[in-house]
Order: sequence, then structure tokens, then C-alpha cells
Amino acid sequence: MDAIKNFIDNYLIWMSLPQFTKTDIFEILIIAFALYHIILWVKNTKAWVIVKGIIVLLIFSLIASILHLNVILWIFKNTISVSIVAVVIVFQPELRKALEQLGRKNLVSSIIQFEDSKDKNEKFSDKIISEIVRATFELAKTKTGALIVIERNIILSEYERTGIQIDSIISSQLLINIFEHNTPLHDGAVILRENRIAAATCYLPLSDNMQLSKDLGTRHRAGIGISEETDAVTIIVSEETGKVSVAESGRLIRNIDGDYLKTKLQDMKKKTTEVKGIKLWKGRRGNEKKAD
Ligand SMILES: Nc1ncnc2c1ncn2[C@@H]1O[C@H](COP(=O)(O)OP(=O)(O)OP(=O)(O)O)[C@@H](O)[C@H]1O
Repeated sequence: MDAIKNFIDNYLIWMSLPQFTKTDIFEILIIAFALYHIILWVKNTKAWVIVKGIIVLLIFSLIASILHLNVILWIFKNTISVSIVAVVIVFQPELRKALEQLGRKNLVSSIIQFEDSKDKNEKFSDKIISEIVRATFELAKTKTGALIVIERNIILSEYERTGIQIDSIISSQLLINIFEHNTPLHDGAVILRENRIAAATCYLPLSDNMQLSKDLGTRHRAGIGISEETDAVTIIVSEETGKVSVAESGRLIRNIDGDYLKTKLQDMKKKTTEVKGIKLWKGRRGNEKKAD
């Protein structure tokens, strides 16, 4: 009997479940949330390349340690601190962007969707979507260049400040008028917030993605740039070809038609927010009267 007890004490004790307190569960949730966002950030930025490089180096150092390649291990050990500093310097723009986004994002509302954000989505009604689609393809027909940014969860006030404030209900006529050639508001981007045109002539960050087609000019690069830095969806009408493209999460879908754009905007509206495994559906019905 004693032998069994000793065996349990010595070898099986680690199998017993550790004691969990509420604080531990809270800590695990925070760490899981932080890890999820770090992994998302790594996947969506150039950091993914460096993570792959680090994995290769780790495998290489493991092999070196198994084979007792002492000189290589010594070099690894002595260059690790220099490498960390080098990574921080090389990825300074990405780190800065990530910290900026952290500052801009309302962390609490990204966990719990408050009435406010539900409201915001409701205002972006089917009528508003139709107005945007109509304006886009009217502009395309006359080959009038346009850049329309639709704000989502990340607030775009930083970019809005670079333009002229409009704050008017969205209508196809107003959008068409803004992008009319040789008018004071036609240059730059329009920012849409909920059911309103927040600002025009806004300056957006240009994408530095080297893989983008060389025939894309600054209008398209600006549309992609803002979609890389924020969760906004951008509609771009080419002045040269009259073709319509849409940018989201740094990806550009070119030469789309009205039905595609309508579905895209409706999908964007309906998109679920998945937090802690709970799907919180965003509102459906528009409520323009209330907004006015
Ligand atoms: N950083 C920026 N932010 C907002 N708008 C911009 C920015 N850069 C350029 N634009 C807009 O793009 C216009 C220039 O477009 P350009 O011809 O270079 O682009 P493009 O992608 O080739 O588009 P298009 O097919 O319409 O010619 C500018 O007049 C301006 O309205």
C-alpha cells in the first residue's frame, strides 16, 4: 500500500489538476486575447516573414545543440541581443502602426458590443448602401475618379482632419457632386461614417506593397493604404478606365460590378463580431430618421 502511495506521490502527482482561482481564469482570458491579437498582427504584417526566419533559426540552433556544434551555438548566444535590437529597428514602422492601432481601438467595445456600435451599424442601412452603389457607378460611367472610405470599428478622425468637414447625410447626388472635376472638393478621399459623409479631400496613407500592379497609381495606392492600416473598406473609381475596385485589409478586388459592390457592403454590414466564441450579430434595419 505504501509503495502505491509513494508511487502516486512521486510520479502521478503532476497529473492532478492544479487549483484554479477566478484570477487564474481572468489571467488566461487576458493572455489568450493578447496572443490572438499578436498572431493576427503578425499574420497581417511583414512580421510574419521575420517569425518564419526566427523559426528556421530556432530549428537550426536545435540541430546545432543536438550535434554539439559548439562554435555555432556560441555565435547564436552572442548575437541574440544584437538581433533583437536589429528586429526592433527594421520593424519600427510596423511596431509603431500596431501601437497606434492599439491606441485608436476601443478595446472594451471590441470585447463587448455596446448599443452604440449596434446603432452605428443600423444607420448604415440598405438605402445608404444603394446610394453609395448608385453614386459609384454613375461616377464610373463618366470616368470621374473617386475614392470613398467607409469607416468601420477603427475611428478615422486622424485622416478626417486632413480634409474638409462635411457632416451631411449620404446621398448619391452629393457624392457625385463632390467628385465632379474642377470643383474644390474633388481631390483626395471622402470618408463615410455611419449614414453620413464625414469629410472630403482627405489625405490617406499610400500603400508600400511592392506586389501591387505597376499600373496602379496613387489613388489606388491610397485606397489600399488606408485598408492596410485600418479596418475600413475603400471604393476606388478609376479616372483612366472608369473601372471600380474595392480594397479591404490591404487586398484590392478590381473591376467589380454593381451587384458585387452591393453584396460586399451588405456583407460588411452583416459581418459578425466573434468574441470569446460568442457571435454578436450587428443590426439589420436602417434607422435614418432617428439619425437625422
Ligand atoms: N494620398 C492620397 N490620399 C487621397 N487621395 C489621393 C492620394 N494620392 C492621390 N490621391 C488622389 O488620386 C488622384 C491621382 O490619381 P492617380 O491618377 O495618380 O491614380 P490612379 O490610381 O492611377 O487612378 P486613376 O485610374 O483614376 O488615374 C489625385 O488627384 C487625388 O485625388
